[in-house]
Amino acid sequence: MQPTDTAAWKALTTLAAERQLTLRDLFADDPERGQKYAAEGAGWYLDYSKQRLDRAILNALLDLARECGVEERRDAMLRGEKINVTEGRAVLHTALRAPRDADIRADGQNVVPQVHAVLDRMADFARQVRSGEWRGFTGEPIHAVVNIGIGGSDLGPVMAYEALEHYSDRNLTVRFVSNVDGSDFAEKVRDLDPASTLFIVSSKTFTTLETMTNAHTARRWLLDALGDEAAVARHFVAVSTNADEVRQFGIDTANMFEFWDWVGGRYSLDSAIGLSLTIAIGPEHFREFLDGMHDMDRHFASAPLEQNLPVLMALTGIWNQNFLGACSLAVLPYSQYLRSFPAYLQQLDMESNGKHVTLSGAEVGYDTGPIVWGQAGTNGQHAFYQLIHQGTRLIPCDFIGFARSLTPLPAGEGQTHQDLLMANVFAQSEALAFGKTPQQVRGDGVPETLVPHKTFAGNRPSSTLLARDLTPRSLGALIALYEHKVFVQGAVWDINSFDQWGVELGKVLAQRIAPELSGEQDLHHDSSTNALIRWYRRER
Ligand SMILES: O=P(O)(O)OC[C@H]1O[C@H](O)[C@H](O)[C@@H](O)[C@@H]1O
Repeated sequence: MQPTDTAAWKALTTLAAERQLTLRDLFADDPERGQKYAAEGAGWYLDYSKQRLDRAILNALLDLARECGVEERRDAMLRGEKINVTEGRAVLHTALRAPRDADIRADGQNVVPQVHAVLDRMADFARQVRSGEWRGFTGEPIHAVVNIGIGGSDLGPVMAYEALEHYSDRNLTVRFVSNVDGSDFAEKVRDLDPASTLFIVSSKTFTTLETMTNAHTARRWLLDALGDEAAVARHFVAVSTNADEVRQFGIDTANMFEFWDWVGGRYSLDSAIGLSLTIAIGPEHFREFLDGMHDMDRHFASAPLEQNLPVLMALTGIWNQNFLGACSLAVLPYSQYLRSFPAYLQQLDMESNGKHVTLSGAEVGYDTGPIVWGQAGTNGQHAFYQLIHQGTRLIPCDFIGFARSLTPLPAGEGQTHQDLLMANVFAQSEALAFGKTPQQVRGDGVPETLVPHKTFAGNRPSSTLLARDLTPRSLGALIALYEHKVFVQGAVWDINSFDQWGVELGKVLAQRIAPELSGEQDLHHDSSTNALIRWYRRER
């Protein structure tokens, strides 16, 4: 059933037409609104009171979730049912962070023992690399770890490594190579010594063009320096679901860390794809990170819908996208450590919910996944916030902040930085919600000609997520929160959030075009593509 056929959707359509709510009125009418429209779970506090909704709308949104079977779908996912129907796969990333004694079944088999077997091997390997026990081919300990991967095999590890840099081993250099643009590899290794460099080739399929090209170049770079094929075994490990391809590449499967087809690429940071992170922050911190994800999994599985953080974030998002006409979501972490969080979320959200047909293949009659974008605050304030405050489009925002800073700064300075950072979080959502009326602007003595320019309409919705500090555990919970938010939205929209057919066509066409670029054969594309290729042939 499409969500538009539900009674709740119809009720919401009427509510959206009837109620022109303003945040000014909503707050004036209910002095306790700020406390009432808030919820807590897994160490995170969510304030959604600055969303443009009242109790009737919230109740209708909760009804929508119920009518669309969100709880049943959630339980089916957690039980290991094959909810990824177009690929016939279970969706069990939650099993990756389950405790050792859990029992979660895929095809009737408990997957938790195999998950922990790989985690144990990762922990052991990370300890060897960190302690210097693992030696390179010439007997040197490892000083640099380079993860080669793209998409889900890169964005999660990069984001989490940066986010948890405070907890990382400072004696180890950790780099990430993703782009098939050769300058990515060249710049990332230019100051590294092959004798003390370890490459982690991360690819679920082990066939991804970019990753395989970079991995072959890395192999050449290593062998040019060390001169012996036998060196590969000491300097390359693989993370994949595809043992055959790993073997074919020349990596001993003894040096392979496995994961499974029930882990989607964009949901794989907590699988062996997190090996670079485990080496950087150590296995104990990685376990805390997984525990944080598990905390949020439990909250998602058990909290009533009206207090369930992923559900509330999903439903407020649906209200904004489907009933208030927003088409994007700005994610604004007020933490320099989280600077790559928006990029990570782009894949998580847009690859999951960028779909135009329902599970049964019918064209949807409503908008699905939003355009997700953003940047670390406060920097974004000095770049694009102007448009959020005074532009013509409605751009809902997620603000993310922490009570405490991790960074040791000269005495007294640290608190100043932190207070200024957080003052900006609170000020931005306040300004967006309440704006500044022409009367207030005039009250400041502003000349009449400037009044329209200095007026802020306000009524721009945002949510704020707060945690006490940025730890492996709170980061894990934050990631799982967004994973489940995406899930709930996909469930309401009746789409498959776990396939990604939309990235295939471009890949196939690139494979066809690549040999044409160096050749002289006739071209049979459209006239634009033909002209572009001819231009490139001439200039390359
Ligand atoms: O891990 P890999 O198999 O190399 O895949 C890397 C990425 O490639 C694809 O383009 C998919 O759209 C992504 O979901 C995936 O994360």
